[in-house]
Amino acid sequence: MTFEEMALRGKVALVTGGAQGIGKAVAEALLQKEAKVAVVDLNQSVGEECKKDLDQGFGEGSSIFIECDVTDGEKLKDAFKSTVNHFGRLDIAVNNAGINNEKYWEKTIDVNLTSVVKGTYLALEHMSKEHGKEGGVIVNVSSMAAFLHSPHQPVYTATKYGVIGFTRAIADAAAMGNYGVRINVVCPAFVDTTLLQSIELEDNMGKYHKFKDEIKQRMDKFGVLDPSIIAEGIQTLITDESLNGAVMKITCSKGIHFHTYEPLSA
Ligand SMILES: NC(=O)C1=CN([C@@H]2O[C@H](COP(=O)(O)OP(=O)(O)OC[C@H]3O[C@@H](n4cnc5c(N)ncnc54)[C@H](O)[C@@H]3O)[C@@H](O)[C@H]2O)C=CC1
Ligand SMILES: CC/C=C\CC(=O)/C=C/C=C/C=C/C=C/[C@@H](O)[C@@H](O)C/C=C\CCC(=O)O
Repeated sequence: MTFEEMALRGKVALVTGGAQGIGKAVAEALLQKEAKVAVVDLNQSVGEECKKDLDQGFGEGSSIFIECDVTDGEKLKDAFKSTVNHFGRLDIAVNNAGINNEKYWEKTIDVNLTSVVKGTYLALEHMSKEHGKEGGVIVNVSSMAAFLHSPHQPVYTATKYGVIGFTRAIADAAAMGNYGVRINVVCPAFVDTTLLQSIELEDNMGKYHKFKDEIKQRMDKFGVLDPSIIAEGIQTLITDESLNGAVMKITCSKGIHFHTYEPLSA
């Protein structure tokens, strides 16, 4: 058995936006290593389909599906509580749910940034030594859009910048406060999921819809990743105990690698 398998066996994870795409790939990867997973997602029908697949692949007792809109603070709180009530503990939280919507951009901030902050604070309530718990690990999902300042997605880009800044700051707070919780962030380039279809819709892109062919050119130029490599990167962020406040980038050109920052000088 590898160290990673030992590290994840019997651990309990909550994955938001876990019913499809990157979140589902993460759930499958964790279940493969014998963790237990709560899939938290807004989409009831896709969530139930996902649960069926996970039951077939990993056995009925290993996962639960919780229908929840992460922007509903009370429901998100209940999702964390239900996970702990069902599996007895929480060790891992992956704040992955996200949307690409420049037309209704306030919603994008709500899902991609505010809910990541809420999910992180709720995870800390259930895992931090500050709250008498045993520690754990949180991974927040940002995007390479935060480094490329996509002109077709200004608000999406801002939320993904925000997720990096929040994660780095709260990771330092966790270390300084001896929370026993590591907090990292992953920044994937384009990934083959339903999110990419959002560029076709005026209802998602608003005034930037006319640039959809340019975005497609970017996809051709940079390539499109399989969700499984993002799950692999996230597993590393979960299991590598040396990583806290790490900013992982995943691209077709360089694969899984880390962003480095200049040390602060006086
Ligand atoms: N697909 C891509 O090219 C990239 C995606 N990302 C990020 O990865 C994350 C996952 O995205 P994908 O798997 O690609 O998208 P996806 O659209 O395939 O899956 C997202 C899941 O989140 C759920 N969701 C959306 N809003 C929700 C809400 N309010 N409450 C609960 N669940 C909600 C959806 O129902 C869906 O199941 C997002 O944060 C996205 O911004 C980052 C870089 C690239
Ligand atoms: C359009 C759908 C909505 C969101 C998807 C999303 O979040 C995707 C963002 C994708 C950006 C992809 C960029 C990939 C770039 C790489 O291949 C590099 O060549 C980028 C250059 C510099 C980064 C340096 C580094 O990797 O360290």
